[in-house]
Amino acid sequence: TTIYDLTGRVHGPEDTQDAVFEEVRPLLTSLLDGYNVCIVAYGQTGSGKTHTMIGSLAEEPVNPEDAPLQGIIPKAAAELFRLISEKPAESHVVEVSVVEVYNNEVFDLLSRDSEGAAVGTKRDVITTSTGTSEVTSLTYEMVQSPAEVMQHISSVLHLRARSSTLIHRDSSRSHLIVTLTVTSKSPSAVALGETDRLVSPRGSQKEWWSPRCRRATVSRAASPACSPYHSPSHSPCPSPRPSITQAPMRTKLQLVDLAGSECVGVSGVTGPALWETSCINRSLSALSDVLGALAEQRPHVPFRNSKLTHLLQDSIGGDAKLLVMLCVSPSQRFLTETLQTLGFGARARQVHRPPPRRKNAALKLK
Ligand SMILES: Nc1ncnc2c1ncn2[C@@H]1O[C@H](COP(=O)(O)OP(=O)(O)OP(=O)(O)O)[C@@H](O)[C@H]1O
Repeated sequence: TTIYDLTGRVHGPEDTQDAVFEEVRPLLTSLLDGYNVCIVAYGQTGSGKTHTMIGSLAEEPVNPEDAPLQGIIPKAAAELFRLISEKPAESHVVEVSVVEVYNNEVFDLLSRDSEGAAVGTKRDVITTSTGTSEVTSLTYEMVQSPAEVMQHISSVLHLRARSSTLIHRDSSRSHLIVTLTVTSKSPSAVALGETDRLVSPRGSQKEWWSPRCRRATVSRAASPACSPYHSPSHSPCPSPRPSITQAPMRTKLQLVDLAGSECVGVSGVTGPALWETSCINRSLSALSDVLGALAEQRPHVPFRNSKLTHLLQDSIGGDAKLLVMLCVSPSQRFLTETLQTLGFGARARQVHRPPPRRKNAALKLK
């Protein structure tokens, strides 16, 4: 595998997973600084996207000695928790969600049936009133270590659609999107021991993971009139001394392992696999069309032409920091596919995106 990223750096087959991860490491700092980040692996089938994003030990427990074989997702999770460990205790909450886009349908891979078994459940992608895209009723699991992140991912990877083609014996037939959502309290809120319920962009309320915080939240919820969300004029409670704190800030890291682009004649697929391939190719063309429209600054960008582009709308068309990894084969046999992949990268590079915008935690009078 040779990897080109959009900064123009190239990694050859001899480069280690650690060397590739060095491209990504600064983005984890950006994530905690308040930026949304999206990392996408694109390339023909069998070119090394899953190897790059997940690594060779995707379905094994994570041990430190496996680190050289790990891909971007386990390394990013480890780096994220390392950075968080340098912050004040209890200042950050991390949640993971895992989504698969298969045959232009979105599946929530972390959803469980009544017996607790992982089942991929079909979900919708919607555009919210604020114009952002969102998967409805998506399962988010709170995680407290990189090992927990990988346990969640590993436990559902078997659900991901795979089949054998002439090019790749174990080819992924779906796009996989792992999202790590980080919610952080301002230092002043941590110092005050603030225990506000987190209002997620999905509109549902969440609590801090810490048992101490959760107990405090529950006890406050038991006397709702004291809630800061109630107008003080209606509160029968003695008002606490007002102070200014910052609302929690939410940023997300999207890690995307796309299904491989492929020529039907070369991969030799037939029957139902032909439909899968056609869905993969159509969604990748839709992605390319979106990049084309953004590059030409057209007034209409066809995000809704496929579930994949609708789902990635905020990261591709918005203000996230976006890193595209292009995986290509070093073999001459795949020259046409390699040129196609580089063409995709060139298109992505032409996109005029607004400068990544830092999310500022809103000031709130308490
Ligand atoms: N840089 C690399 N070093 C060692 N092995 C690699 C490398 N890149 C890919 N491979 C191996 O090549 C095979 C195909 O890689 P991988 O599954 O990552 O391809 P892919 O692009 O995800 O394919 P598909 O789109 O069909 O799912 C795997 O066995 C993988 O371990």
